[in-house]
Amino acid sequence: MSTSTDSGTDPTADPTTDPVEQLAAEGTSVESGDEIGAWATMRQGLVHSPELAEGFGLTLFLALVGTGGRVVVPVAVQQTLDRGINAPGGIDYGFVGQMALLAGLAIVLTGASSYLMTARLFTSAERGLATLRTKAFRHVHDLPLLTQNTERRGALVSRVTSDVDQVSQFVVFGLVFGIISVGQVLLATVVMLVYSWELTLLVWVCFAPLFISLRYFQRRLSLAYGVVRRSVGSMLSAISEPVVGAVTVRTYAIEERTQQRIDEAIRVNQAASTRAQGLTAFSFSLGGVSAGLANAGVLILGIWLGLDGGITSGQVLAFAFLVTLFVGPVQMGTQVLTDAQNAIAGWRRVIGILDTPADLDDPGPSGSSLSRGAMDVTFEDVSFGYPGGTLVLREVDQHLASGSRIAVVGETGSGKTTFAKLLTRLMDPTSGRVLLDGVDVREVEFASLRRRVVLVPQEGFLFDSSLLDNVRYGDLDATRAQVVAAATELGLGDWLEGLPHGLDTRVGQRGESLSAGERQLVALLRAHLADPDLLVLDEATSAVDPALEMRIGRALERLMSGRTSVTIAHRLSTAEQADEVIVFDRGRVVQRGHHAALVQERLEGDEPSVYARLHASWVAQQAL
Ligand SMILES: Nc1ncnc2c1ncn2[C@@H]1O[C@H](COP(=O)(O)OP(=O)(O)OP(=O)(O)O)[C@@H](O)[C@H]1O
Repeated sequence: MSTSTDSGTDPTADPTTDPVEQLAAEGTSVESGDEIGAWATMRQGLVHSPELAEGFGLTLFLALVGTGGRVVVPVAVQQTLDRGINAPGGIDYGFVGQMALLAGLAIVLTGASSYLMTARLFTSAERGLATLRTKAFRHVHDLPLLTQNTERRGALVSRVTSDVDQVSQFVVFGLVFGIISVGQVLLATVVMLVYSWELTLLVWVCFAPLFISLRYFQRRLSLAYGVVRRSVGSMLSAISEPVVGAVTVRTYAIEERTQQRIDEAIRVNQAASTRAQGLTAFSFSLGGVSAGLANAGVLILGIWLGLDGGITSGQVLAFAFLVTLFVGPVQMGTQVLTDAQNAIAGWRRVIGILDTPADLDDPGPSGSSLSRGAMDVTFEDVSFGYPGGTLVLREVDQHLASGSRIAVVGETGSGKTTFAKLLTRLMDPTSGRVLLDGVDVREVEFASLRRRVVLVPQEGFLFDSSLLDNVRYGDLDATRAQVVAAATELGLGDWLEGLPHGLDTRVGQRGESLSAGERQLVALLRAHLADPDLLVLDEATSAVDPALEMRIGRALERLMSGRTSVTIAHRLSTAEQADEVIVFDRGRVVQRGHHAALVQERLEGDEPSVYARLHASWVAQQAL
């Protein structure tokens, strides 16, 4: 696991520490990839996006042709000068013409191959990165549910979007430039050596400090851009959270506080970027100084060598061209290095997502399939603790008979939702087993499990689409007529007809165009269409008008018939109607039985039982 990143911590929390430093040292539940070296990152990146390497041989060949073409021009200039214009018998127009043609051809060839190479790199980069993005996005869905709860959404989104964009920019522009630059520098050096080893040595000496310090810059830039990428994640988190929670922000008038957090996240990002770019600027300036020295040195030493006749004027002129070919890429190389570090930092974060193991293994088609019919459930000595925390469920040993209606009650935080999540295999127990019809739930194929077991959460998520589409998530193959029939079976036919556009009513983002009670009806309808054998309901506590509440009650009644149902009961009237009630207290099952018996149970010293207390406070609340 990693040591840094976009975790759920507020980077602005401790004013005494530098937020940028803080960001560099934060912990997360998703792999940061920080421990992977630059080359290993690129190798892994290629494994995840094989398209990037497809046809690379031809692309490299085109790059070499393009680079070779550039060196032809200075050589043609030197030849024109020394053997054409300064020819012993006067100007040799034929030779000058040939050289001009050669230079022209070289320019056209260079242009054509550069174009083809860039087009090929563009295509393969975009294909490869689309694959990477798709893989990363798919994997986000497989991440541990617990992780998804704690990892800030904005930061996760930034890994799949802006981090991949950074990689894309580098692969398309940086890599092209990098390939051309390396080839150009090597070839320029070879040709320079042919002309004059003294001048070549001078150029290399001028650039030596830059070359030597490149490794140092590369390391510093790598760290600096790692922090930049994480600050982008934090910034997106800070911005997206209040957008999602806009109503809370407005209701509590905390715009000012929210804005401060966003401003702070932007400031941290700005500070991190400025720090990183300061390094780039420094290395860039060093490149400029080296280039200036090399240019001046070549001219002075070239002319001095020329006085002795050791070098011709054509060669000095060609050398000046060649130094330009040498200087440009080396100076820009620092920019490429910067892009590379930024991209590698982004690449690591995307790979970090892919390297975070999925929490639940789907046994796939080789796993067991659950047969139809009301389901029998057994919890065998089940304990569960969230990562880094203590056990929140302890030694739960329960059998739920098929077809029974079970209500689960307990105080807030007693473990009811955790029990429901284990029952539906949204998480696996820390110890013990959950059996459905006698089969360990870990051995059941996901497809079969999700068909047979349905959880209706308190606030079902609705997608910004029509009501029909949302209901169909229960059964994607259901026809319109089947949806209408399901609604009628649940007694919701007239409610549907009363909606402005019936099943075609748009529900808005997260279903915000519907009332809370209506959203619950959609969730129930969705569950009914799914037709599960085990129905797990987290009963909503939101107050709805009495007519709607009765409607929901009737729909629930029909929904539960003929199947095993487990309801996390917040209204104890639900517990009164259940076949059996299971009472949780601080992670343990402390009572079980029918409502009437449980209310009567007394503890030692004639204290009321947990259920009796819960019931008494509920009755008192109803009387208010
Ligand atoms: N994602 C999580 N990470 C860490 N701890 C958690 C997480 N979810 C729940 N817990 C802890 O586990 C315990 C049991 O929580 P659970 O949600 O199961 O209680 P509950 O009985 O359903 O409560 P409520 O009635 O308020 O929904 C609580 O102490 C809670 O703080």
